[in-house]
Amino acid sequence: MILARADQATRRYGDVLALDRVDLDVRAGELVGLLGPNGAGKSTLMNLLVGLRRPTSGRVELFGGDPRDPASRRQIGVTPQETGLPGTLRVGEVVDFVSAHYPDPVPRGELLERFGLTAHARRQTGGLSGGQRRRLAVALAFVGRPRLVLLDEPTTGLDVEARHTLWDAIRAFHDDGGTVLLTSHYLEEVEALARRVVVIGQGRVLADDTVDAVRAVVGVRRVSLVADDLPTLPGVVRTERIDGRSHLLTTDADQLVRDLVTAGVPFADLEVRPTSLEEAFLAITAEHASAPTGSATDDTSAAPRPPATASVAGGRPTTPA
Ligand SMILES: Nc1ncnc2c1ncn2[C@@H]1O[C@H](COP(=O)(O)OP(=O)(O)OP(=O)(O)O)[C@@H](O)[C@H]1O
Repeated sequence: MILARADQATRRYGDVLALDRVDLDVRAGELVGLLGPNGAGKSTLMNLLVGLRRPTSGRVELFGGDPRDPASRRQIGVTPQETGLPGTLRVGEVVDFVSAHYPDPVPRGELLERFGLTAHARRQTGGLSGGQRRRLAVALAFVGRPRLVLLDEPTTGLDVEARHTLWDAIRAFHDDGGTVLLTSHYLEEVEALARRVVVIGQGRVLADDTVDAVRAVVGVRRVSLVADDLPTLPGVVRTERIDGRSHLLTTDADQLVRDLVTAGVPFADLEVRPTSLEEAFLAITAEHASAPTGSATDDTSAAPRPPATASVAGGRPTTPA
């Protein structure tokens, strides 16, 4: 059963194309990670699915109906990227206030326990640390025993221990049959929780696959070296020359170095380092990289699928530079 669906959903903010014909189905019982760099369109997609914004074109559905229908919304729990809590209310009071909106809320003690907040029940939210406030904001999404929870960067600002507490709570909800859609900048976070990851870049779905398959794409490395002349090398997804150094982006740095040696290329000052998610996305969206982020893709053009989508299925991008 599909709980949330985007069907060719496009959203513009003035000239900015935030989402570009996105298709997404979230089925009952799934835990889906939405991964992408800043400005990719993750929050916009979430906002469409929960009915806070409407698509410019295309459709979105929640439980098979309009996301703005209160009956549908009552069955979801949401933690937006930024939340405000009334600073003078105690943690327990905030939980009680939100609980009062639901027919069968999770008991206060149980909820606070699950999210590691028991010791803070009597503290005013204004006096909590940023991480404690964030945990409370996420906990509130679960109060009403939702069927579907949507969490926008739930662990931002949390230390390692708090992040693990939160991950455990999300896993427990999922183990009990709950459905989760969460956004993150970090593959490690998605990996810790989800089997399925949907990669968004420049408003498009670049990949919708298992974490392992996606890791092969975003696990791009930068091999940089000084060399006069480089032959065409297999597995290189992008090449740059800056200040006399060549930078090669590849998903298999070991193989690339072997190929350089086998080809007898005279090189010096070799460096291999991981790329940031942003760099990896630039590499896999090379076809679109000439367009300014989130703005210049022609809504009506019959643009080809980004290379990553096709190559993920094969486990490795094969797009030449
Ligand atoms: N209310 C708005 N008005 C104008 N532009 C907006 C608005 N909301 C989002 N955008 C733009 O739409 C694009 C997608 O933004 P969105 O917040 O959905 O990305 P995101 O993937 O959630 O980013 P982040 O990881 O930084 O939160 C960006 O270019 C952003 O500047």
